[in-house]
This record gives sequence, C-alpha cells and structure tokens, in this order.
Amino acid sequence: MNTEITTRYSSHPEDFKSYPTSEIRDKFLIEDLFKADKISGVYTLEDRLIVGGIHPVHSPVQLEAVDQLKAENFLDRREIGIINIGAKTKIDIDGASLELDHKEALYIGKGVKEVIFHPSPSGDTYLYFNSAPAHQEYPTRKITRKDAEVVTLGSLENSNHRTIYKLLVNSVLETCQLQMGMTELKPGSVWNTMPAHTHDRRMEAYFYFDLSEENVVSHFMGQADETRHIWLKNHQAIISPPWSIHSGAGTSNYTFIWGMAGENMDYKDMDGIKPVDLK
Ligand SMILES: O=C(O)C(=O)C[C@H](O)C(=O)CO
Ligand SMILES: [Zn+2]
Repeated sequence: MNTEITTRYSSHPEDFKSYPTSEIRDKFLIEDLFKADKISGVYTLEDRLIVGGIHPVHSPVQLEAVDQLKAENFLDRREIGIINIGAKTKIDIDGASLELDHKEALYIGKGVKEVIFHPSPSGDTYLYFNSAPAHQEYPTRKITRKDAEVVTLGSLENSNHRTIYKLLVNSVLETCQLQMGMTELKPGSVWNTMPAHTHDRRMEAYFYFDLSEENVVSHFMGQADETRHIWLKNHQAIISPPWSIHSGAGTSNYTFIWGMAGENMDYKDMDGIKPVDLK
C-alpha cells in the first residue's frame, strides 16, 4: 500500500479543557504529511474528513482505498479536493491526464476509480488534500486562482491583511459538502481569522505552508472562553472541531489552506467572536 491513513476520534469541549499540550498535539496536530512516494494522512471522525499529503518523488503514486473506507476504490463514496503547493505535476484520472500548477486546485467527484499522481521532474511534488463523504457524482474540475471567489480582509495596522481565495466552494463549483480555499497573508501581517469565529455546522482543518524553517505559527483553538494554543511548523495541519475557534499568529507571514465538511455549504454561516471577548 502506498496510501497510509490513521484514524483520529472526535472530542468533547469539556474534556478538551483539561488536555495538556501533548494531548492537544496528539489529538489535533497532523505532522509528517509528506512521505516520499506515499499518500499519508488522517481520517478524523469530525465529519469524517480525510486530511492528507501526496508526495511522489521516484515513482507515481495511486490513491488507494484504505481499510477505514471498506470500499473498493477511495472515491466510491467520497469526493476529494487537492491543492498543489509544489511544482507543476501530472495527474491521471480514469485514464485522462491533466497538469496541476502551483496553487491550483482540483476537485474529483465520487465514482472516479483511478487517480495517479506523477512526480514532477524537479522532485518538488507536494499536493495537499481533503476528502469528505459524498452522495452524488459531480464532474472533475481544475480551479485556478482566476476562477476563485477572492476576498481581501483585514489591515496592516491590525497585522491581519490577507487575501482569501475561495477555490472549491459552492459559488465556484458544485460539491457535496467539501469546501476548500487558500488564504495568503501580506508581508507584515501575521494573524489569520482574527476576529475569530466558530461554525457548529461544519468542522474545519487548517494546513500551514510558505513558512521558512525558522518561522512558526501559534494556532489557537477551543471554545472562545477557554482557548489554548499549540505551535505549528511549515507543512503541518490541525483539526478544528465544530465547537472550536481556529485562528493563528505567525512569527512571519505565511499561507494556509482551509477545508471544511459538514451540514451546510454557506461559507458566511459563522458565529463571529469579538477579540475582546476571547479568554
Ligand atoms: O483568514 C481567514 O479569515 C480565513 O481564511 C478564514 C477561513 O476561510 C475559515 O475559517 C472559513 O471558515
Ligand atoms: Zn472557519
């Protein structure tokens, strides 16, 4: 098997209050997403999202049905969204090939049987993905930043000036429940998702990249009146249960990919929290 997915259970906010740092890291942080010639990741029972990385180096890698799915093919009952954070690469989808460039997104719907990821000649192939259960087949589509719904929020004065690229969202294409996008912080800005929010109808996963080796992001989670933080490095992801805020401050600017699954597709369905109300 070149696809390796481990399982994480969902958690209760009352239990979360007593977690030490090590337990928060074990339960929510996802490290080592990129292993040579592997597809690696986590199947979280928070809305059954799979969070993973694809890193073909010497040979192509195929998306395989892991044991957790009890299915013949990975996409028999699922959809997948992939964002390329590395060099341009070739992907075969049921025998048809396409190329995915840096920061381009790809949606592949339920029912597709064979997906193969090729190493790029530079060896710099890094693809991040989220996959959610799906009830209907929607067509495969590549989405570039030109196709995205783009919103610029925040200000340099508040250290949160950022551009949100809504790539795989329902204003751009049809999906069953998956929504994914990418947020780039401008130089000098370090805060994402501030003011913070929760959305009880959807869980979310954040994946941080474009961070140099010496820089880190402090990611904040928990209910608004009981927040905790852990420190993330480049290429690490974190699971945010529906009851948790998800926000971060970096020691530099950075980019992150957000992905959601759950009850509705309305990006604006959020319960905002004023910074002065955080505890
Ligand atoms: O910087 C932001 O603000 C975000 O990118 C927020 C995410 O898109 C999000 O949390 C959507 O629910
Ligand atoms: Zn959110």
